[in-house]
Amino acid sequence: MTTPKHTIEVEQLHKRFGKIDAVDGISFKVEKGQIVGFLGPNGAGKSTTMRILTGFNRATSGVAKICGVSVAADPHFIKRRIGYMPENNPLPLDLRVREYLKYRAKVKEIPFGKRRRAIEQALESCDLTRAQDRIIGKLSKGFRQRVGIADAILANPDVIIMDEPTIGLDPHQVILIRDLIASLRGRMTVIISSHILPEIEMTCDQIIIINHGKIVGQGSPAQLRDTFIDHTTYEVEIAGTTKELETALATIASELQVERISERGEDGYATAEIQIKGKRDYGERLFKTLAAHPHLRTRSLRSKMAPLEDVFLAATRRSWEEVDSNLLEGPVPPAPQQPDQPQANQTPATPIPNEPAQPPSPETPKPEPK
Ligand SMILES: Nc1ncnc2c1ncn2[C@@H]1O[C@H](COP(=O)(O)OP(=O)(O)OP(=O)(O)O)[C@@H](O)[C@H]1O
Repeated sequence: MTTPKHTIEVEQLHKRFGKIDAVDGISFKVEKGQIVGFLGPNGAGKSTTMRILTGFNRATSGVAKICGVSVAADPHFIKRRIGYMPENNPLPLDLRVREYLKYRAKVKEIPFGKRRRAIEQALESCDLTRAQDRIIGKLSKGFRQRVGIADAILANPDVIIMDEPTIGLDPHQVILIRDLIASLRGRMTVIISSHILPEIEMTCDQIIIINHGKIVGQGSPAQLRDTFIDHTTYEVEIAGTTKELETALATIASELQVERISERGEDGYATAEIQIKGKRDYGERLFKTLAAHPHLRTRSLRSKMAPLEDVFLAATRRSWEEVDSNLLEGPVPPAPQQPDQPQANQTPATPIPNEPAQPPSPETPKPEPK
């Protein structure tokens, strides 16, 4: 079967829990090989959407397709095409890495003759070969995340879905996981849900922002900035008084404002942020004016991109009441860890597609002979 251009197609997806529209008519498409960031405040509907994509929850209405096939219509097919790493990545702590992947290869129905090769490749891709005989419970969190990713890519799926893959990791581990995810670009379509915005920006080709179950922004980081950021910012390192700086700016355009300015250092320089509404570029004029000024000394000038955080906040603006109630009450707990409906062709060992397995004890594999 050939893979269509869009490996993920979501059309008017809706999921209702009682009175809550957790997902409220979202539509999007993702091209093969792209890495997509899925962003939204707590309770926005990210996990619910991911669960529907993996076949774990059924949509109330609408269609989700993976590789052109409806998730609801053919969950068994979907199970083979998706690798899922859920939030907190639950793993059997008493197993060794290789034992676990062997067990998972069986659950994923990788043909017996291909399992060894698939495990070797997953171990290699996730730089786990040297840790293959280690007990998972004794690994660092970063290594455990790598085991989760190795599991997700084991069956060479078309789509990988990861919920908060770098949460709780130290900066070194974050870089390793980021590089690992980036290495999947072009090979697999990856959806990452995360609250770590710089992370998403560095890794993703496309970002989808949802709020209250609806898509409120979608595109590349540059496209999102273009849509949600209505001002241009420059950062200048300057020695001289704020008054002189303001007077110089007024000769260029009256709306150019000193948005903030740091304390002056011992060398007399301060860092000032200069802002103007709109997208017109004043960089060259600023540079010429400040460089020519008799009482101001300028040692650097650069245009400053708005952080993704500003885009996120603009797209998902919520009232204090909403934020407060989330803090006080917390979101409604997620669905119990079982599918909405039993799905066809599923054995008790495979309750959801590529689910994070806690292997039931009778199936717990024996250590591999060395
Ligand atoms: N099983 C459930 N029963 C009732 N309500 C649910 C259930 N699962 C999710 N919800 C509600 O649906 C909404 C969306 O939840 P969801 O977990 O998808 O959000 P999220 O964007 O993943 O949030 P977070 O970032 O906090 O994980 C929330 O209001 C949540 O309380």
